[in-house]
Amino acid sequence: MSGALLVEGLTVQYGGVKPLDEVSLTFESDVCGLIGPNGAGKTTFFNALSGFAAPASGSLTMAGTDLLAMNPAKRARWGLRRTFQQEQVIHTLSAWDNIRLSSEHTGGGRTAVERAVDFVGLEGLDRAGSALSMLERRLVEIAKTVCGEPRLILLDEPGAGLDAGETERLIGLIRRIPEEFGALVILVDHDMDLVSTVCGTTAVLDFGRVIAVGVTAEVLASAEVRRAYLGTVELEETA
Ligand SMILES: Nc1ncnc2c1ncn2[C@@H]1O[C@H](COP(=O)(O)OP(=O)(O)OP(=O)(O)O)[C@@H](O)[C@H]1O
Repeated sequence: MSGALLVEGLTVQYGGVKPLDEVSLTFESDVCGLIGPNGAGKTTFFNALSGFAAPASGSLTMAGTDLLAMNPAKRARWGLRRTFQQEQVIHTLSAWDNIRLSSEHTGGGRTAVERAVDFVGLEGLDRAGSALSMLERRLVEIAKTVCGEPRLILLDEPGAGLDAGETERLIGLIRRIPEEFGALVILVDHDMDLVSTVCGTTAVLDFGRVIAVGVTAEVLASAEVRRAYLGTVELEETA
């Protein structure tokens, strides 16, 4: 395994707004969840990890490596992978070329692409991105994250828009990533069923602060977390 991710005093500030305010937490291994109401700072956390946002203060280290000392391209070569809320599949390229193009930035060559494709079980790789179903496009995105030697994979709402059967398939894949590739996975999602099925550990952000972190079932049951979610459908449904 890649080792634990240590986040200490991480602050991101845009003028008077602090999307992340002194965030400290540790994600040890496997698949970890990061949840919180809209605007809590989850995407900003991913942006800080991947280098799209420069923290005003704090540190991010994984297995002794200082992530903030590397630019985004170097973090990708080191093993950081990410999906976005907004899908990144290029419609005019084939499924294969979408994955291969991404692997050019992360290394591993043809063998890495073949292994990734095999892992997600995608067929008809010569089809254009535009001809793929939503699930197939999601599989392309997952394949991109496991190419090369991933150490830290950030998945931003991978289950959005999928039906129950498709979500099942996605769950099966995400759970196997740590064992098959040795990477730590952090999952942001508003689907609490997905989070509680896949994530052993979950952290909760609210207004840029960590309000809970620990075993997922305990975190979701905590009064403070339920208060933060008051009025949102997702957590009420798990009650
Ligand atoms: N570049 C920016 N400039 C100013 N404010 C920003 C910027 N990026 C994010 N914010 C603000 O920071 C806060 C956190 O945003 P962020 O997108 O990280 O939340 P989130 O938890 O990912 O929300 P969602 O669940 O809706 O995706 C919000 O109030 C947002 O408006």
